[in-house]
Amino acid sequence: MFSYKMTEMWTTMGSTLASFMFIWAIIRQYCPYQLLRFFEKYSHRIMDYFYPYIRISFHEFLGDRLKRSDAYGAVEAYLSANTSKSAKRLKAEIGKDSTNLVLTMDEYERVTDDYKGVKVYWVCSKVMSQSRSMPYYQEQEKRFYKLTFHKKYRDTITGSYLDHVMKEGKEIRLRNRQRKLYTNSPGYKWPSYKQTMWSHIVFEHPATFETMAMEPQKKKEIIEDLVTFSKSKDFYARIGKAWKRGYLLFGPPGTGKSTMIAAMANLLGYDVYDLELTAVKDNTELRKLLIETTSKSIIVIEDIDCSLDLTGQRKKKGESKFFSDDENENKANFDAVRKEVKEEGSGSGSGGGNSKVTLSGLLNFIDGIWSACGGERLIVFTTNYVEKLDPALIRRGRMDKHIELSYCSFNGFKVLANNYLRVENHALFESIERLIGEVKITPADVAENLMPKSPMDDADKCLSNLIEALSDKKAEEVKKSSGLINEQDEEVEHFSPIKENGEVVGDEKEDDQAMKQIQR
Ligand SMILES: Nc1ncnc2c1ncn2[C@@H]1O[C@H](COP(=O)(O)OP(=O)(O)OP(=O)(O)O)[C@@H](O)[C@H]1O
Ligand SMILES: [Mg+2]
Repeated sequence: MFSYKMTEMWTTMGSTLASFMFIWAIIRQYCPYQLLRFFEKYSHRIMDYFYPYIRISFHEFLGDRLKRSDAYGAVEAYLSANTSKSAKRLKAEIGKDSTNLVLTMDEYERVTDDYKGVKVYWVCSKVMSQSRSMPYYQEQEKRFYKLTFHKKYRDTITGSYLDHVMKEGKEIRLRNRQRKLYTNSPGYKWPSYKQTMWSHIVFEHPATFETMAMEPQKKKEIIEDLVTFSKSKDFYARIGKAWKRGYLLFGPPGTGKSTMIAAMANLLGYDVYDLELTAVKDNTELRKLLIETTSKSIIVIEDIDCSLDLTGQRKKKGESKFFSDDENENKANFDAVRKEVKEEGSGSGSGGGNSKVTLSGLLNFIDGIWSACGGERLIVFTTNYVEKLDPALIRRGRMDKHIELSYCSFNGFKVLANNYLRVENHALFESIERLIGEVKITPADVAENLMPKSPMDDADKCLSNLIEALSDKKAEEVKKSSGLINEQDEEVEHFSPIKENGEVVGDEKEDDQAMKQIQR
């Protein structure tokens, strides 16, 4: 009896729906557009009147889709933790420290959640839509989560459930967050639907401040500065300043600038955005990249002096291999000749590929109105030639803290000896202390000498290697200072450009021509 009634009910419902669809198809076929809009509008209203459920959507990208929605991210994290047991189709991704798997709902999956006795429904969905910003037809994925609940629970859901989801979701996100190293390098071809200009890998650099070779006092000061910054959200809000801080790291090659960036990221738990300026087309693209960065991140521009012709006296990184002392006169002559050669050859003095990023664009990137979006961000520049940078670029307020990384001190050596050899004291330390005070040696060189070269190499052997290297350096420096070696001759002797079929190629060509002019 019961099953008969059910069958009758389903049949009636089915035929009603079929009739409705048929009438609707006729209306769509023959009605003028205005009448159709009218029907659509009112049919929605009638449906809404009888439909007792409320729906809220959380879209991944809002408005003009410049930035991923925080609400979407929080919902995703909340659902992955709370509903992954009930969902039947899940996506798995490696979580923090590459140890655990994080499960999230797969597309079109539906799950329920209970909150204070109220049942709500979540659906993960996506639609394809045509991008408005693209010059030609291109489809983009629009992903969203949809929350559905009965209208009688409106107050409970909008009043406290959503707050609960956001709060818990953000906490879970922070807990599970696997830090990332982003790059805007053009080597990767973006799929047409890809929303972001950054690509990333997991950030796994092991550097920490403990393993950094530098004066303990200076190290302590930098750590305190960073930690204070990360806890100063309210302070920055009170003084009306965007929550960001600029660091300029300068010093000779191999003194630990890049290592310090990794140590900073590990100390604060931030992501790293490695910005390759020469790959940025123009100022607009630079702004877009900035907007796409998240908070709790470090935006890095390495070798800022080589990135673009921002200084008027642009220098290429490769040049440092010709000169041990960047202040010597020969180098200035070489720079001048090289610049002339380049200008003659290309008809333009600017490098940086096809990038049209200007100094003003970069200044705006650092502290323009757009730089405030996101908050809690460090901007770090590194350079080997601080004196070549435009003062506007590195003035306080833009680059708030200038940190010089220099040659290895005895304290720095002790850190490295402990890192590499696990020795805190040794009979050879005294000689090393004396020699290290007399010669300029970078932490990178010290580290290389302390590295065991065979399984048989113990601390004695490695420390003796270092003493030998320091003594050689000292002898070289003595020779130089007594005029026995002419540095210019040395540069010319050491210069051996890359050749293909006997022809010098690439940037080396300019160097080669400059060297030949000097030789003449
Ligand atoms: N201060 C330091 N403490 C510990 N290790 C260091 C330090 N400086 C350099 N090193 C070691 O030397 C290597 C090179 O250092 P790093 O790449 O950080 O130098 P850099 O200053 O960024 O050089 P460049 O100007 O050429 O980019 C690192 O892998 C690290 O092992
Ligand atoms: Mg570096």
